[in-house]
Amino acid sequence: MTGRDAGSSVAVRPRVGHIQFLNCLPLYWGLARTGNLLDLDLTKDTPEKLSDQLVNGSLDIGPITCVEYLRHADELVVLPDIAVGSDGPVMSCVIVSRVPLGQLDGRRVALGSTSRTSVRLAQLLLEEREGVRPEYFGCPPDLDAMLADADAAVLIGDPALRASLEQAPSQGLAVHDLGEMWKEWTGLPFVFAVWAARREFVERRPEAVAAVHRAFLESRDLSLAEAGRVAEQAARWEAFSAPVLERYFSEALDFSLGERQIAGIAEFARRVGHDSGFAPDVTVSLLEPVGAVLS
Ligand SMILES: C=C(O[C@@H]1C=C(C(=O)O)C=C[C@H]1O)C(=O)O
Repeated sequence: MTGRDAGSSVAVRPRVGHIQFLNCLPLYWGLARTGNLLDLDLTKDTPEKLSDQLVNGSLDIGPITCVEYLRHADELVVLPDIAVGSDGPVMSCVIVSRVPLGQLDGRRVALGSTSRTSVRLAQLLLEEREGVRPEYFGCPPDLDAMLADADAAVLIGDPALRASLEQAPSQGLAVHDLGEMWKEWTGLPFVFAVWAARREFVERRPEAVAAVHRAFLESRDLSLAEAGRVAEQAARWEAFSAPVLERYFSEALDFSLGERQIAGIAEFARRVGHDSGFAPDVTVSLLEPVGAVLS
């Protein structure tokens, strides 16, 4: 996957982002197995930081939270067949609530600061599906701190898994899964994050983009074929059991991006675009195979 920038004789690795939550472990694990990890200049961080870095050009390729992708769709090209989403319960994008959701009208709801998409989805579902208008405020993603000041909290990633699997059951709190609520409401999968490359990088280094894309697809396929092993190894260092992690990786999360997932993105854009900084009919532009004739 070598590539040389114009005027330089030194190959420059593509600068690629990686979400440091367990949800993306299956995309990373296989990179180590195939050796492709060595060909990437990898930055691990939380999704909102990686999204900013891709938008401001300090990364070339990486995961970007769906809302930020839609805001910057003109500058980005989406890699096909890879995403972080769910076609039903996702387990790690949730509203944790002390009271039934229908009673949140005028009550305080804390929105976890690492999320851009789930927090917007939660607001949409609360307002349009549950018919309530809570008062929202942003907050670091710590359930106890959030609920010290609110009746419900929106969390993503590992803190959401901990909240759903441990804290909520032990504190008698209800957990509402955002992937499940969206699926029940619309019949569609939900895409929380896509992988995108900066358009100018695609123009300058098309082979490098294709190689990174292939590396992630291979990694994902290998990890999902061996999901039991990935889960067992991860469980040694995590608070979650191997069977729970295996279910999370292979049943809850949907790492694909096909027609139904793109229809899910379009439906979300249609419902929230008007007040979220993008056109409700924004289209997802997918990476063309290298060598494809562009008309
Ligand atoms: C499934 C998840 O999807 C994520 C949710 C995001 C968001 O709400 O902005 C961003 C990236 C993904 O990590 C998760 O975090 O658990």
